[in-house]
Amino acid sequence: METVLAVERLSVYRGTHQVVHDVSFALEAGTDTALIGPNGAGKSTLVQALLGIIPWQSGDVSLLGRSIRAGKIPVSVRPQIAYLPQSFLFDRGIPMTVAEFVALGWGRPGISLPWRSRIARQRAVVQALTRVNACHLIHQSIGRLSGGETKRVLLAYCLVQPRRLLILDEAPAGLDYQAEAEFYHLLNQLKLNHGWTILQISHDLEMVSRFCDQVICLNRSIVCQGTPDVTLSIENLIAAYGPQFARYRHQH
Ligand SMILES: Nc1ncnc2c1ncn2[C@@H]1O[C@H](COP(=O)(O)OP(=O)(O)OP(=O)(O)O)[C@@H](O)[C@H]1O
Repeated sequence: METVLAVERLSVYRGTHQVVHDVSFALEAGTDTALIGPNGAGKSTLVQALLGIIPWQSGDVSLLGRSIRAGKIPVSVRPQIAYLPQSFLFDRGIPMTVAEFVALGWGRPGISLPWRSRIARQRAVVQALTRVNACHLIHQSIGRLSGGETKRVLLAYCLVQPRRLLILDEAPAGLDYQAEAEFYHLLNQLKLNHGWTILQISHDLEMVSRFCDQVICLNRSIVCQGTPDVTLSIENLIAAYGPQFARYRHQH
């Protein structure tokens, strides 16, 4: 099986504070891995380092077979990765429609005739919006979307062209119940039918146990990693979240 992402002994600082310590793991092609752990555990910091958004201080990362330097994702690798951030802040006065925004995620390598590109791009935008049930928003200004609608449009931006790796930071937050269920089914389809590799930060342990193949439990360092049935044992969760987890679990 092909390794899409390999991380070796990675450490990341926020200012002078070491937030991620000595983390190693690998993602195989066509698998869905959850990154779980308590608030402030370093999950967002870890994925942002892997995406080149913030630098790391030590360790080795290889992405799609290419060795990556801290803060630098090669141009050839970048379009093959999509990232759905936890929050997306932008100027709501920006005059851009949903169709124009989603089209920003579309790019074909090589040279093609401009009108052919335009038709292919329009088709890809409509398909991506249809997949996330947001086609009715196609002509709407992005500044007028609700939180849940913004999430769907961002997901369409990620889906508008084939990717190898999809990284999601608490993606379903803000989606209604139905949209969340559809969202997980869509991820499953991308994995099973199109071979996408998924790394998702999640606090929804039930969804993780239903849909993910692997779980990495982080609390600055890796507390445990493996299949959901092993990783999500009560002993491991108490080790990651603290003894209050057992009380919480008991009450719900
Ligand atoms: N931009 C920043 N500057 C300085 N420190 C930061 C910054 N972002 C996060 N931190 C700190 O880094 C640590 C890890 O934060 P991070 O957001 O990576 O955790 P997380 O596991 O994703 O948390 P959550 O589940 O709450 O989203 C926290 O102590 C946080 O205060």
